[in-house]
Amino acid sequence: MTYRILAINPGSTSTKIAVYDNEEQILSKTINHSAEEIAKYHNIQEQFKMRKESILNILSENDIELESLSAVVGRGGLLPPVKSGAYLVNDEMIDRLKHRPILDHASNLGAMIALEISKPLEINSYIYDSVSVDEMMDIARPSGICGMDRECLSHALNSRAMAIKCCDNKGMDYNLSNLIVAHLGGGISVSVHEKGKMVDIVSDDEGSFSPERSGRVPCKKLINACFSGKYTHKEMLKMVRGKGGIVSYLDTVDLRDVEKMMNDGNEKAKLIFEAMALQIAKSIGELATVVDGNVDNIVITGGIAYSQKMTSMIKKRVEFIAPVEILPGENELESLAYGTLRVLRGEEEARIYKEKN
Ligand SMILES: Nc1ncnc2c1ncn2[C@@H]1O[C@H](COP(=O)(O)OP(=O)(O)O)[C@@H](O)[C@H]1O
Ligand SMILES: CCCC(=O)OP(=O)(O)O
Repeated sequence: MTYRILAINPGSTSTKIAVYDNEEQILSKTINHSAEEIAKYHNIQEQFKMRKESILNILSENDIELESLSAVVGRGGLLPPVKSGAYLVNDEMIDRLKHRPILDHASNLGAMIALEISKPLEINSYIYDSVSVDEMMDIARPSGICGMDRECLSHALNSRAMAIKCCDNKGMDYNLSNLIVAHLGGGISVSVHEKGKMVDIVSDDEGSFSPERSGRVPCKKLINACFSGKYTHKEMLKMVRGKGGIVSYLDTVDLRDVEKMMNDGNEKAKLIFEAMALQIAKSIGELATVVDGNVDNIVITGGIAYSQKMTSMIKKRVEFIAPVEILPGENELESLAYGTLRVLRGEEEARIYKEKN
């Protein structure tokens, strides 16, 4: 039996899609949305129609008939805490993502577009390993301010997929191993997986700065800036997400540009690059304590893992903890499709999303 699955991954500047016939990828496209195009919209929700239509155009140009699809899966957005694995997209989930997401984020459109395409076809749509997968152990939750617990928001989809891939490569069983995964993209999150569960993380606002995010910052200075009267709420949010990190120092989000600057003798670029490597290594070191130092493998993944300079700087500082596996790029579309395939084959059951309260 062949199942045809459409996987959709909306990112801040692109929408990546792929079509799979069982495990075989038959189409893969990145639809880039230029800064000018994105600037036309006030928020992510307004981009829904444009993104959906661009997906439908690609399918039509490539002679993929909608009626041939067995299921549609989208990258899960910023829901309240959910479990790992598949969830059926339902009205309750859409209501949350549309009206009360934890954060305005492109991935919130994944479930919405998936449902919009699947509904008239009378097939199911899913999300898989959402950004808000929360398997955090209870002692990891307090932040230090009563009533302001830490949030478990991470690159769970790619991080779990890469942890499993590392185990496959090394003949290890994911459910019996301890791994630390550093996802290094436009945003950076690091997670520790203890015997198949992501029991703690260092999220994109708790650890290293990244190409476009500030990471952990001195909170007294941040509070003073918030109340200085110089910045709006939106500007402050942008300072930590969008215009923070490397771009705030060097005016680029592309690490390849930073490497070029370094090669041209730019000392500031060298300092910032090395500072980021140090901060990433510190997040890995911090999470090693969660499993009492019993780490079987460290995985470095994401676009930045293509940078040999960056991975070697991190590796030098953390390889005393455990062997380091470099798995560059991300496997998100494949992870979405394979997860859905397991559901369609009856090997995994999709959960039903319900608001807790
Ligand atoms: N070959 C490479 N060398 C160094 N950095 C790279 C390379 N390829 C991509 N990157 C960097 O990876 C980052 C984007 O990573 P990616 O995982 O694609 O992020 P996202 O999906 O969050 O947009 C950018 O800073 C980009 O410059
Ligand atoms: C850390 C939450 C997930 C997230 O921010 O994803 P992107 O880095 O892809 O925007």
